[in-house]
Amino acid sequence: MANPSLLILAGDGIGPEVMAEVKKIIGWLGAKRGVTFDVTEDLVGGCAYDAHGTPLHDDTMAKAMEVDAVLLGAVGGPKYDNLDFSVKPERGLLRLRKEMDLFSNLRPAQCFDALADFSSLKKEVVAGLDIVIVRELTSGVYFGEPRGIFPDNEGGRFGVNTQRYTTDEIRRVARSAFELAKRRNNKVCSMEKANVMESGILWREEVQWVHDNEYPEVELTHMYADNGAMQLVRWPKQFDVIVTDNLFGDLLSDCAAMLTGSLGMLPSASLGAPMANGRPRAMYEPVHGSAPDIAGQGKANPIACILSLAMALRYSYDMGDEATRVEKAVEKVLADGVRTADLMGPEGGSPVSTSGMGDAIVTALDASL
Ligand SMILES: NC(=O)c1ccc[n+]([C@@H]2O[C@H](COP(=O)([O-])OP(=O)(O)OC[C@H]3O[C@@H](n4cnc5c(N)ncnc54)[C@H](O)[C@@H]3O)[C@@H](O)[C@H]2O)c1
Ligand SMILES: CC(C)[C@H](C(=O)O)[C@@H](O)C(=O)O
Ligand SMILES: [Mg+2]
Repeated sequence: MANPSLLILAGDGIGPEVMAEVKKIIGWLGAKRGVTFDVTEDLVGGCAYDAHGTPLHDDTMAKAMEVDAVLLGAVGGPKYDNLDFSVKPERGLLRLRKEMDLFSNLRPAQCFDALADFSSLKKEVVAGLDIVIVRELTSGVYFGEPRGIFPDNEGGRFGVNTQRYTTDEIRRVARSAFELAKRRNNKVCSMEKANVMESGILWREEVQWVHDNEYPEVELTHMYADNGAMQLVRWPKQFDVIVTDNLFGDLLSDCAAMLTGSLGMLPSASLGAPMANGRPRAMYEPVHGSAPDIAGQGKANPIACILSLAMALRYSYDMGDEATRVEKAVEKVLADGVRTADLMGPEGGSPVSTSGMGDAIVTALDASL
């Protein structure tokens, strides 16, 4: 049988740095577990623009549609800030999400015991935290028309983005949230702003419809997203699965990142409809960006990207045991006190480099055999 396929798009800034550590884990899986992937690599974001004048070449898009899964590092950076909007690095990422139709973005926020002291919140608020934000990823204000910057009649300009959701778009992401909740603690909290947005009213009605007609056994609550942001910081353990739209999901997941200690800890899985192999079309990526402030310095935490690979093992390759093995190895190195700089408190200490963290995780994997 052919090996499972994986397209790696390391991208910009710290993307290639954290991806180098993921490759060590992939190498380890091949050497020590006999799990071999057909890995191809390509460009996305600013580096693709530098090479081809576009943040995502059509050939790369075609490859992404063919593989079992895509693993992406990060895109963007100050070098590209003044590019025309249509060729900005982020457009490459958004094109992948849209054309692969990856409507359900799972962003788990889990606080490892060893980091509970390190969160900016009190230990009892975050210890044992295990929640998932399900972010709608292919619609809403990120993609709605009309959009643009236009001249007004007074010699000024106005900018427009449109929040637009259809019944089907809301129902399908709601279903993915209910399905996930059934495998967890059976609770979904849906967040929108139905108090001020018509799209929020539709969101609330359709999520409720999916609940009442298809998942009455799952507990469903609704919350305005601004309150949701506050509740995430006040008492995050009240949540199990949160389902929300594209923009609120972006903000709430960065907020949830700090519950775990660092943005460098949060992985994600973006899932679409099942492919011919029965697995969902999928792309995995850390929640963080290209971190220009630390790029090139060996300071980046590779754990978010490594845990994204673990999510790929679980959701795209049916290798839940190997996924757990990787997650346990991460847990072990953190328990052993191995820390990248982002996981150090103000009092400092001696952080390991990006590759030091990757090596420590490989050593922990060896110890797991
Ligand atoms: N998925 C993506 O590719 C993605 C996601 C978010 C932002 N971006 C892009 O990245 C660029 C920078 O954006 P930003 O600065 O707002 O967000 P960012 O996530 O890149 O960085 C925010 C802060 O978190 C820190 N940080 C992020 N990841 C880290 C890691 N793995 N280890 C240690 N520290 C880490 C950074 O040093 C920075 O201080 C922009 O061009 C933005 O559009 C890309
Ligand atoms: C880089 C950007 C397009 C992206 C988003 O806004 O979705 C990022 O912030 C994320 O969280 O994945
Ligand atoms: Mg974001």
